Amino acid sequence: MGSRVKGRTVIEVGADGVAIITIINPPVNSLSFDVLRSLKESFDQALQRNDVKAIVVTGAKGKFSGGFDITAFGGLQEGKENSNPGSISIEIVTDTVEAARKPTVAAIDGLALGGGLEVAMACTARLSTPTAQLGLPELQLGIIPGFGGTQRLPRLVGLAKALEMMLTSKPVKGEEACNLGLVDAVVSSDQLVNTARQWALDILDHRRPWVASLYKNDKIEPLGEAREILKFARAQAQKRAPNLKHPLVCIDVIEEGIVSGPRAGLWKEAEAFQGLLNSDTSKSLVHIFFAQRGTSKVPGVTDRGLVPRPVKKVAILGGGLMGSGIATALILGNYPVVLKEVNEKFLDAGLNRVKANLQSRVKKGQLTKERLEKTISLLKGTIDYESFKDVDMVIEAVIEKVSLKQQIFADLEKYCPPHCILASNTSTIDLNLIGEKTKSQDRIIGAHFFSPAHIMPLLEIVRTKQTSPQIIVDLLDIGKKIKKTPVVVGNCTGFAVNRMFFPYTQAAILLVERGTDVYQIDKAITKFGMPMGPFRLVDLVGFGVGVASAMQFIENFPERTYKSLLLPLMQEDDRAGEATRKGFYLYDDKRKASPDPELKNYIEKARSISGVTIDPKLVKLPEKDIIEMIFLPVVNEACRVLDEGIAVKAADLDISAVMGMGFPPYRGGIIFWADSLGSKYIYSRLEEWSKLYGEFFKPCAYLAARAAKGIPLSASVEQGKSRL
Ligand SMILES: C[C@H](O)CC(=O)SCCNC(=O)CCNC(=O)[C@H](O)C(C)(C)COP(=O)(O)OP(=O)(O)OC[C@H]1O[C@@H](n2cnc3c(N)ncnc32)[C@H](O)[C@@H]1OP(=O)(O)O
Repeated sequence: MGSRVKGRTVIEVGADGVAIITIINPPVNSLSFDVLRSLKESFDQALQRNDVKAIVVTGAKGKFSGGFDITAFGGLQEGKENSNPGSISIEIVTDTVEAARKPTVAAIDGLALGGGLEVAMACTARLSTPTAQLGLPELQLGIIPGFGGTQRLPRLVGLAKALEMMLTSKPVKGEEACNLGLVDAVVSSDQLVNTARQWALDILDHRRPWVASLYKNDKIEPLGEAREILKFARAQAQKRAPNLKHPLVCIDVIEEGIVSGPRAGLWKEAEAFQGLLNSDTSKSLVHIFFAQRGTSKVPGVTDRGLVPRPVKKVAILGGGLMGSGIATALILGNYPVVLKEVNEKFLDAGLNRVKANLQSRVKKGQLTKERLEKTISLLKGTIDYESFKDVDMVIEAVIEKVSLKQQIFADLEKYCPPHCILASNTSTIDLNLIGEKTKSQDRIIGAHFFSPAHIMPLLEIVRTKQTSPQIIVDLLDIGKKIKKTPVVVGNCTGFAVNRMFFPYTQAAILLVERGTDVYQIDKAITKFGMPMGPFRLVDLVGFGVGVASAMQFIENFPERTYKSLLLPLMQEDDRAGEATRKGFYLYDDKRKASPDPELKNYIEKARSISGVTIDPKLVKLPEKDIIEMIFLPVVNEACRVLDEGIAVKAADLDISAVMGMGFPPYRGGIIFWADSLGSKYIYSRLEEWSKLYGEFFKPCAYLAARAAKGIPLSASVEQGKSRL
């Protein structure tokens, strides 16, 4: 085999006449074109050989298959790969695996996802281990199942469950798969292949049924009922993601199979799959898939062969909203935690917050009562430093006050062992300042969680010039274990996420002062795909936080901060957002937001203080322009963050925007989206607005240079001024 071959299958025939075909393509045995070709060859061989009576398909090293090789998507999109996944679905999965004249049993351990599960569903029977994960997560990548999954899954588990599995992309575990009829039995890992061998022979001897999933019809609902289910699913999909077409395409393809028969469904699936593969949505989501995995690859840190040190106990300072959320995340990740507060009253409140977080999980069915007890037993409370002598990591989560943090870090240096990671959850303060009164700069690091910390997926890891790579590797590992996506960034005011967030709100306020309607802005931004508009967000976060972070930016980046008194003016009247039930919106008892006609008084006042006038063009600003006037300043700031070396690569900012700001993943993240517009276009727009509305819009040098050369913003740069 040449060195460029990506994966293979091997076939081994036992004395019992069962051929074991094993998929080998580490790390997840993905189905590359080479694997698929080899699978066909192995099947052809097994079918031709007289000494083979039955076939078992399995995956090497405890993983059946993670599905079609996502790294091949790029080649397919660019037309570099000639093979057509649609024809593979028919030729290999349907006409070879499912049409085999010898019984075939899939022995599933670890995972059978996407194309992996689709191959398994084409087998005569399936066995899985209890912990195996089985699912069709293709929609997460902007495509639909393309190896027959849209046709076989409904026939195995029924339409309603199949739709749920495909539309949510959520896998099921072995036991549930068995209850649903997706697998025929659950077997322990060590018995799996042997049981599958016997199962295959039993089918051969008619002791067990021979089932072709594609033609199974006992689970699928009658046409009338099926149509109702499909109608409901369409409405749900449209409501959940109005900008996305592929969930609706998936439903159409499933319907085709039900109405016109599974073979027609397969052809429609193949055609739709091919079309979606080339969609912008799929390109964006595939980019996000790899970008997310790329965040834990940090040049100069994770390529040094450093091994994360075991962390057996973590201390958290501060049991407020952030501290209790962080404690929840850590105990859910099985880390013993000691939570410190200044007195018993605050401590009790903090511990109760953690309990409430866990109880809400139980209510939502995400945690069992037994697990709750076990999890809560990992948490201890304290009001002194006594129990800090054996902690491996401390996370400080007290209020944003420099002198207090400095004192805490000086204390931590005294009470914690010398190897202990000293982390701060600050969202804006310079870490060098925080650690100024210690000699432990090499183990000081930022662990910036986003509220609510036990739910939000992003962990911004902030390193200073002195932070040792070992400490970063340790925190990356902890981040992964508590199921966060860590992004490593450099030290500066606001780090990466808040640096990008800031111009977002600022641009919105600038527009409002010049005549654009608050609610039009929120509507346009929500339609673009953000979970809420900038004004609804300020209300949610609270004006106190908004004004405090604005102060940080005015202090540090005065030349490009748009100064408006709109928020302080509203605050004076006790309108400070949702918590006061009045902000840019009015809130009823159920937290439902409605527009407030009074708002215009505050806007008029702020406008006159700023000395600006209404611009008729901005009063009637089309949605496209609202979106660009709000997001292009964000792109501009993201470029500065890249230029300063605060972020190592553009893809890290894409992930930060998606997971920290709620930027729609199907647009690929902030820089990916910007590159779809082009650096020249962005530069020209910002330049135009900076002439009309001031320095706030002025394109930065990085953007200007890229526009001049006509190169994308994401292309790697010589990070001359890198701070990392
Ligand atoms: C025609 C078909 O219908 C179309 C399809 O099958 S599309 C593919 C459907 N399959 C999927 O969407 C599964 C995607 N993968 C995953 O969800 C997760 O990677 C997983 C659950 C398999 C494993 O998760 P985890 O153990 O946390 O490891 P994770 O870091 O994500 O992945 C390990 C490596 O495998 C790679 N990988 C995972 N799935 C892959 C796939 N299907 N193709 C190619 N590479 C894959 C990852 O990129 C990563 O590579 P890296 O080490 O170089 O960064």
